Amino acid sequence: MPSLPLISIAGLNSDDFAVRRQTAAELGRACREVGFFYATDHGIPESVLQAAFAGARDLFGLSPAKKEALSIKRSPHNRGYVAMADEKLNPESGSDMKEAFNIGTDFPEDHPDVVAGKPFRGVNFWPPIPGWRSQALNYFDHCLELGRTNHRGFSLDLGLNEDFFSSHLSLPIATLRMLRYPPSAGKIEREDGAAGAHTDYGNVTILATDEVAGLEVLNRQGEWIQAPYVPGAFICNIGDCLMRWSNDTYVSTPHRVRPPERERYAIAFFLEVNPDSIVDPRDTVPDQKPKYEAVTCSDYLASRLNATYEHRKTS
Ligand SMILES: O=C(O)CCC(=O)C(=O)O
Ligand SMILES: [Fe+2]
Repeated sequence: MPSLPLISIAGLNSDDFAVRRQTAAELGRACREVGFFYATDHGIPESVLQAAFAGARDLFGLSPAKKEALSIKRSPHNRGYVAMADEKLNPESGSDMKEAFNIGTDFPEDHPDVVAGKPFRGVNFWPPIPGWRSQALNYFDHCLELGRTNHRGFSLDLGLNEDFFSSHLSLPIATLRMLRYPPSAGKIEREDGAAGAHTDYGNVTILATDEVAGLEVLNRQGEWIQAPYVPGAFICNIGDCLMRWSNDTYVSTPHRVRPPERERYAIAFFLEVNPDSIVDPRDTVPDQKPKYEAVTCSDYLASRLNATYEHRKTS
């Protein structure tokens, strides 16, 4: 049995307010005490998820030259292919043995925000695989919907209007990130060699993994516990932006990925809010002394990404 809480998300969509409030209270407890939970009854069809994993396998199976042509180094907007060892989620620990591919909220080239060069408002890069784009975007849209549902739970639990976050989630910064970790081949030099210990940057992350073990979460006793694959469930966790916004009411919890025994795939969906949204604890917990200054979501995320990637350091 997993030692992280399991929350049946369907309750947040109930017509009965008492059921929504009860589910939100369970969700809130997980976010305050653990920062991680398994989401079940989430409404994302297994076929949509499996199509996304098939897409990830096809993408990472492309030649190095084809993947390099989609490199994130060509995108100021955090989209595209991240090659093996190009990211250090924990810069003190070393490079992550993984490759990744980021897809952001999809904009056409002539969208006013794209034309204006607004941060995080860029075009996506697409691999030359027929049907790939529509399957990836289908999964993206389902994750966004689940993320919005989670936020209705957060608002209810925090004692806010149930729609508090809705206006901040109309066209949010969001990143669907496919991940491939190569097998460790028996020699593990660093326990966090596949992904360095880190907290996520945004509001909430919705993670799907395959059956290969790897993800570990730091519990309140300071022990690394496994977050195993649970069929039909997503692993959700609170990111630093929502921790800050809620004045540390919710916690973003460190996690890492051990070099897996076999090749491992995971797909993370990182949900922030609209780039111009003001993240201010005075709005979520007005009766508390604020621990953080107000900041826009976009400025906050840029500062966090700049610390993680070499290629963003000079820009
Ligand atoms: O691969 C995983 O299980 C987790 C990846 C992760 O934590 C991340 O990319 O932020
Ligand atoms: Fe993470």
